[in-house]
Amino acid sequence: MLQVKNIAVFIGHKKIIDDLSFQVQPGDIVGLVGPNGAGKTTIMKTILGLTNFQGQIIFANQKITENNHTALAQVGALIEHPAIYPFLTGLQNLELYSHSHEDLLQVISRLQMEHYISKQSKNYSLGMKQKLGIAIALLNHPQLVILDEPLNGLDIEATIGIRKIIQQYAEQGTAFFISSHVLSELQKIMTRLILINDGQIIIDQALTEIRNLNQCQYKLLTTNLDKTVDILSKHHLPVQKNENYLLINHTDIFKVQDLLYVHNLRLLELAPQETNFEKIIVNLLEQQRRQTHDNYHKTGTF
Ligand SMILES: Nc1ncnc2c1ncn2[C@@H]1O[C@H](COP(=O)(O)OP(=O)(O)OP(=O)(O)O)[C@@H](O)[C@H]1O
Repeated sequence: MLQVKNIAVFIGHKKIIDDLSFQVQPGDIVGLVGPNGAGKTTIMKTILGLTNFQGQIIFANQKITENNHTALAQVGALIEHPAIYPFLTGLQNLELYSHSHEDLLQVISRLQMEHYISKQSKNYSLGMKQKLGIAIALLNHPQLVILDEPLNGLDIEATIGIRKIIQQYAEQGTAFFISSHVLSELQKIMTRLILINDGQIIIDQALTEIRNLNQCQYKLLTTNLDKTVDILSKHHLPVQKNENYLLINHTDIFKVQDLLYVHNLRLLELAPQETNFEKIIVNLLEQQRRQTHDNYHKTGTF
């Protein structure tokens, strides 16, 4: 659906994006993650034909260039601040972009904006404006929706609502390309993670793959944690005691169950430990910085 091939973006003489390639397929929810200044907004703007770039971007079999945006009729976007006319009502703002009244009403209802949609948008709170921006991006059943920090200013209920809507649209084939620093939220919906730093991709991987690779620990709960720790330690099985549960290696789960049985201890819970994305991302970034540092010392250039 979207193919980004070897793109490079310069601002002045500074290379902001460096030889970046990736693809987005229908129904994908791609999370674009990276430190401040990594180049996330620049990538999104580039896909939307808003920056000059080298390389190739193809969407729905059509090339996107700075001067050819035809294919972008099928793309909804919220980048930086929502493009809202403050003296128009929310509804009037939506009508400027909408091709179908029925679809417009559906988007308003899905985002639960009915009670303020007829008020002038200059009186909207940050979260209300953000929701209006997301509503604009979702109008007209786009094939691809690009959202830059969509959760800015949203309360818990709105965040849950947006999550559900994104999943519903994705199930119907809409692809999402979302940047967010709220990793805990992003990890609940994204199907793929693209991690970037200094304008380069560090990883581009399906979430299931990341989970499988990093799911090396299991959470264990028994009727007597202290006794369990004693027994496992005596049998040289690594165990980590947290406040009210234990962590064991996934390779030991059968041995542990056997030992619990032999020592008459009851198993209350044994489940894979939720992947800690924050830790994974921090580790990957540190690894990349170390490599860059080592290369600098070997070659004298970054
Ligand atoms: N108009 C501009 N002029 C000069 N440099 C710019 C401009 N826009 C972006 N940059 C630079 O490009 C780099 C990438 O910026 P970008 O906004 O894409 O990062 P980001 O990953 O979206 O960051 P954040 O998480 O802080 O929003 C940064 O080093 C920034 O300083």
